Amino acid sequence: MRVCLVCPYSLDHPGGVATHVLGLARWLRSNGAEAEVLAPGTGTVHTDVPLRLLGRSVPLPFNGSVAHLGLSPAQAAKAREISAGYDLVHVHEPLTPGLAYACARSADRLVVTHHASFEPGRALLRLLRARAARLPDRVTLAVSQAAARLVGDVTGDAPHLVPNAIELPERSDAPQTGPPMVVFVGRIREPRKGYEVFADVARLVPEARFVAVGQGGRGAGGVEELGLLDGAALGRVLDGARVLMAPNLYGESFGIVLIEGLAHGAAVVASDLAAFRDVVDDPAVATFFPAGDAMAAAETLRARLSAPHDRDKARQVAERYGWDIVGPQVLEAYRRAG
Ligand SMILES: Nc1nc2c(ncn2[C@@H]2O[C@H](COP(=O)(O)OP(=O)(O)O[C@H]3O[C@H](CO)[C@@H](O)[C@H](O)[C@@H]3O)[C@@H](O)[C@H]2O)c(=O)[nH]1
Repeated sequence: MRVCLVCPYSLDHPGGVATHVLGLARWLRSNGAEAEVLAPGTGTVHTDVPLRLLGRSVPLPFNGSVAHLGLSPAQAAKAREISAGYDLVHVHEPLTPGLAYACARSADRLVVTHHASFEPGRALLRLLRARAARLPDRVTLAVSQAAARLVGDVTGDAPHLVPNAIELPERSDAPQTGPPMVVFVGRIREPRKGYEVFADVARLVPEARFVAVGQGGRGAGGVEELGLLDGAALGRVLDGARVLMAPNLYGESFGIVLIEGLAHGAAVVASDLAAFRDVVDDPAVATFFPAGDAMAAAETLRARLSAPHDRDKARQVAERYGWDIVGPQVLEAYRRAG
């Protein structure tokens, strides 16, 4: 089966949807499908997955984040032409403007996955409903309850829940020495990622070492800002992490970074967002603090650092989100699509 996985966001910028799509492509290929990824991008991403890149993207601020989308009519036309050559088209975020919507509208055999979660105002809701009404028959997936709620508001449908997945890393048992390391992963400048809280906690908990990975360093005192790293380097940082901290403020539908931290054996200390609790609500490996409250975050972190930590347990929780568990659920959706 030839599958075209369409990602609306540029692969030049790391993000949760891109991580999921590239991982899915690799898993499908290792299970006999000819999967390729169609997305905006200029070739800066390092991957062995075959890519059909459609060039430059336009940054569009939305929901406290920035979506890098391919918006030109030429990109939409090219995307339609390329995606027509596959047996099945799987479009992620099919309602985003640009090439994803163009591919979804023209597909014969279509699966869509909704990732986003936000409260649309009346005007946006009307627009999304009109766009959804123009999509052809399809199998609809959502990565979480939070994402499914938005799909329900827009289309009235109850999508199948198929979570985000990650590629589970090799186990590392390198001893952790020195002060415990607390890691932030994400696009630092985006308000919803809550980096300010992380920087405040770094000042409040000087006994730990704070490391941030991601685009857009701020020069926050007390934090080692490593900038954008490739996947292997990010993995090495996470291997050394005692805690993955996710101080996000709102707008998250899942929280793939929580799973990535757990998969490397770290504990999670995160904002108390419904989407995060849905992903991991096991007090043995994750504790939550009220979003935006740096004092509470610092206290929660201290308690976590002084408690014993079972790295194997963290890995076990992450294994529920490995591709060997989630991939077959996607294949089942492909079967339902005819
Ligand atoms: N290699 C590398 N990866 C990075 C870097 N910075 C971020 N990433 C990767 O980019 C992804 C960031 O994902 P999220 O923090 O979850 O953010 P998002 O792009 O806003 O994702 C949205 O969709 C996700 C998937 O459904 C959701 O998990 C998330 O909550 C949100 O709604 C993760 O896989 C993370 O490892 C970096 O510097 N280097």
